[in-house]
Amino acid sequence: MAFLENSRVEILGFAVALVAVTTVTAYFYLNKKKSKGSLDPEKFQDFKLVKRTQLSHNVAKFRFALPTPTSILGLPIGQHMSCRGKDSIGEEVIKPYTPTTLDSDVGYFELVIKMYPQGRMSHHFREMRVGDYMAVKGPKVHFCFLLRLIALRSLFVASACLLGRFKYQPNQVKAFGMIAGGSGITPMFQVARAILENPKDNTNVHLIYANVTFEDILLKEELDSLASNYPDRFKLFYVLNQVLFGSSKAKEKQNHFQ
Ligand SMILES: Cc1cc2nc3c(=O)[nH]c(=O)nc-3n(C[C@H](O)[C@H](O)[C@H](O)COP(=O)(O)OP(=O)(O)OC[C@H]3O[C@@H](n4cnc5c(N)ncnc54)[C@H](O)[C@@H]3O)c2cc1C
Repeated sequence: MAFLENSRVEILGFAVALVAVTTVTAYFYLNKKKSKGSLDPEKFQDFKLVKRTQLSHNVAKFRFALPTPTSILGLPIGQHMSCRGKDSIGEEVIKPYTPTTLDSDVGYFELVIKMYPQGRMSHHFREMRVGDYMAVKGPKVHFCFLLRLIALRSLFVASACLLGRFKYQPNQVKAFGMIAGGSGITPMFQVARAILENPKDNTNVHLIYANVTFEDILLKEELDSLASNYPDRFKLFYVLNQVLFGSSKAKEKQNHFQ
């Protein structure tokens, strides 16, 4: 009896280990096969900064060139990548970022970055000048999530997540409700753009975007232009903590906002 119990435990252990190995191997295989783009999920690659546009006192848009003018980034929609830089004391720092561009934007990708005064990676971005290179890899692997799913022996769900936590499929649902705060807008913006700019997708998008002040709103022009280009499919609501504005320029914008 004890022998049978032991054998059962061993077989179960072996099965769980097999599922784990198969899933992780499949992840890398599928990821490699899928990524015909310019990113490598395992190896950092350098991309040249070709344009830097200051959007506000602490926000800038960074445009990086891809290897050729016809290259695509190849990052699945809604996923993010790891950027590597140096903080103010020269130590390596790696942080996740979601580009605001899609694979329909060929030859380059863009990041909209909010730079915090004491932020480590913020320092790197603040110091970056046109012509500098940034090390990037991706898509970022969600190992903990994957392993947690494997631990739950939910192979089906784990497989669905092999390519990331979120996978965009046109017409999967009638409408998406999105809530974003601050720089958390970047993945939402990317997904909203992909949905709205796809003529075969009828999905509606409702986005609530919260910020502290008016001046903190990222990608406002781009969001407003999506709202005016797709009035029937895209509903956009801004929410602010403080309705007081510092500069006269901001006051001007506030009047427009009201
Ligand atoms: C999936 C994902 C996608 C993302 N995409 C984007 C994006 O597209 N754009 C974007 O801007 N961000 C994005 N982020 C956030 C980004 O990853 C970083 O968290 C952000 O850039 C801050 O990193 P940091 O190293 O500059 O700040 P950190 O060093 O982590 O500091 C964070 C905060 O702590 C404060 N702080 C740090 N050190 C000190 C100190 N010594 N004393 C007091 N305060 C301190 C900083 O001022 C800042 O407010 C994303 C995050 C995730 C998870």
